[in-house]
Amino acid sequence: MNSEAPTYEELRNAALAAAAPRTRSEGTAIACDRLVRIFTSAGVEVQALQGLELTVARGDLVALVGASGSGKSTLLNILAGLDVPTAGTASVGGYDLLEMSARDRLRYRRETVGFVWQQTAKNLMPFLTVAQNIALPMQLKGGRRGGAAARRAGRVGELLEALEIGALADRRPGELSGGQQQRVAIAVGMANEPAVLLADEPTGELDSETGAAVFEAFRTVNRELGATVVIVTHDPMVAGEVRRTVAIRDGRTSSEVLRRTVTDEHGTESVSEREYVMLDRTGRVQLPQKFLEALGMEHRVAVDRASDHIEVRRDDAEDPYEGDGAGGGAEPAAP
Ligand SMILES: Nc1ncnc2c1ncn2[C@@H]1O[C@H](COP(=O)(O)OP(=O)(O)OP(=O)(O)O)[C@@H](O)[C@H]1O
Repeated sequence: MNSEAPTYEELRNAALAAAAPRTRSEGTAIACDRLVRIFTSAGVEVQALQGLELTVARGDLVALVGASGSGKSTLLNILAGLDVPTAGTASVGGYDLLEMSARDRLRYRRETVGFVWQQTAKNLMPFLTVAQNIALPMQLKGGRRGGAAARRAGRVGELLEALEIGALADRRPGELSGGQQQRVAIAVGMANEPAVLLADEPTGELDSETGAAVFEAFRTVNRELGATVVIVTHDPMVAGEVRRTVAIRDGRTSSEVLRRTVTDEHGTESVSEREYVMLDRTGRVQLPQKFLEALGMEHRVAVDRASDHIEVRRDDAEDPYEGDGAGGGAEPAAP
């Protein structure tokens, strides 16, 4: 028997650690752990989410990107409380999305999340003015105690100002441009001060200049009103401007780009970005498709552990350590 093989006790402890829910800190707005959503239609099963893991810190502004069919809308619908996952865990603003009662779900959708959809018509009531549209979620939430009407009016005024749509307060949606409608939709989504604002392709129907102005409005609610914002987008402008872009592939989070502003010794600011791939608790990573294609990697790859990194190379690539008595610095992987 191989003396380096893990003992039963070690395997058991590793399995228990992997099965334990991840600890969620106070600063976490969204935590999804091994999220699965299976759709069945006409007897055929589609695994839209296949063990997705995602943590979003409070106050973050995150873009979700991915090919068509990768599971973005499925995830957003779950986070919006419109759909329920098949397995896994998901919590937003302290609500457990799998265990909510119908009553909690209603309250969650009214108070904890706001949404902005791509279709501008889906966001606004056509027969109400802009100010009335913004007040509506607050009226639905209720609150008849003294001063509720004044508080609502105050919040409407605050949002009209923050989103620079005060001049549109008495217009109806049909009298607004697409970009103006989306800015109003952001105000409606923010009316009840949700912990998280979710948006599905909010700039998808807009030209690039208008889309940039709408994206700026998301930045405003993130920065000035403190909302955590998650935007599903195909728009490279949006994906390239946020601090964190998360890519979904085949129903899992596969990679992330993190950007930060760095200042050099002359005081000049520039944005540095770095790509990361997700490592799940079973040790799986999804290597970027472009890397795999560039290096002709498929089916199986050779893996070596160096002292401070792991090397992945094509299965048929020449072994760099062959004939090197010193082992080239690589050490056998620990069990
Ligand atoms: N209600 C449903 N019934 C059956 N299959 C579904 C349903 N909703 C989504 N799917 C399937 O789940 C997978 C993920 O779909 P989803 O809409 O989440 O992808 P997406 O990344 O949002 O795509 P797009 O960018 O085109 O909107 C797809 O294969 C889709 O066909």
